[in-house]
Amino acid sequence: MSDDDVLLRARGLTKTFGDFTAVDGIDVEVRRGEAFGFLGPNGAGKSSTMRMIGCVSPASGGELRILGLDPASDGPAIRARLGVCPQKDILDEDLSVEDNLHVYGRFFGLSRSEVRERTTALLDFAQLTERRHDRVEPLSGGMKRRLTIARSLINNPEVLLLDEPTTGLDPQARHVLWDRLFRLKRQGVTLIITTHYMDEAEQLCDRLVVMDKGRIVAQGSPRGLIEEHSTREVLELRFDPDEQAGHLDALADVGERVEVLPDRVLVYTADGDAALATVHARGIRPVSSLVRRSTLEDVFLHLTGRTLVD
Ligand SMILES: Nc1ncnc2c1ncn2[C@@H]1O[C@H](COP(=O)(O)OP(=O)(O)OP(=O)(O)O)[C@@H](O)[C@H]1O
Repeated sequence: MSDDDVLLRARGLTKTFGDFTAVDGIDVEVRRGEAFGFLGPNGAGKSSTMRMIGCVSPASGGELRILGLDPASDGPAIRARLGVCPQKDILDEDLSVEDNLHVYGRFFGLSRSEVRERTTALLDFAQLTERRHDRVEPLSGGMKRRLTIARSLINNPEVLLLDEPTTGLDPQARHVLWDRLFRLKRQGVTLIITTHYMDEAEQLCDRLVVMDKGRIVAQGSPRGLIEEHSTREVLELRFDPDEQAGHLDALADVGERVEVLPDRVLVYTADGDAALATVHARGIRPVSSLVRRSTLEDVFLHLTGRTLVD
């Protein structure tokens, strides 16, 4: 990859808080125009990484270059070309929808006419044109999130940082938001996203790193990671809680691998239906069974022995 294609390069990037290491020497490369994800559970170090990329928190060690610039010396120049959408909406709830955009535009030093032009375009992008004169406070969670994203785009950034963009949203609001993010990507904006939702990482990201306890445990495309670290299908079996342990020996060789969770047994296999037939042939009767495709959740479980969401 040529240097022109690399939007962000981190080598041995580290963040410590006193004796505690939140980000432990990670190597990452983000290409221009892609949607790049940091997937990991709470506490993995995703937000700490994002704050270093957003030039709001200095790195404790390692190297970081964004748009070819060094955050330690070129923070304001980088920030002028970034959009930052934080985990929590920090909107002015007493102002109208459009005034939230106006205030932010003026803060970025845009002229009055630039602010008006950007506001019209961003209200349309966020599907909030009809609500432009309404106060923010009574808007739905999904609308507030879209307004926060619109606001972070006021300076027409080349890169948008999104920290857990859909946490707390219902499924429909999440899909509307994903659709807006796809649109931005088509317009050439590079997206850097943290998430602990495996479906979000799979839907949105071209490539991602899986983080755990400050380290990168795997990286690649969603499909590539699943192919490398899991099987094509998974058979999920649920038993009466008292009976699960008694079936584990008989299930051990049904698939390529078995993972045991407190409330279910996961059998990893290329053919879930064939595995289920074997289970039945052995006289094992689960309370319920489900055959599904492997996901990034299975990748995380395989690599760390834990689930993404507690
Ligand atoms: N300012 C701070 N001082 C001390 N410890 C911190 C600070 N910020 C984060 N940490 C710790 O660093 C670790 C990583 O936190 P971080 O917020 O980066 O994780 P995360 O993957 O983004 O999780 P979440 O989704 O919960 O924010 C956590 O154990 C957290 O408690």
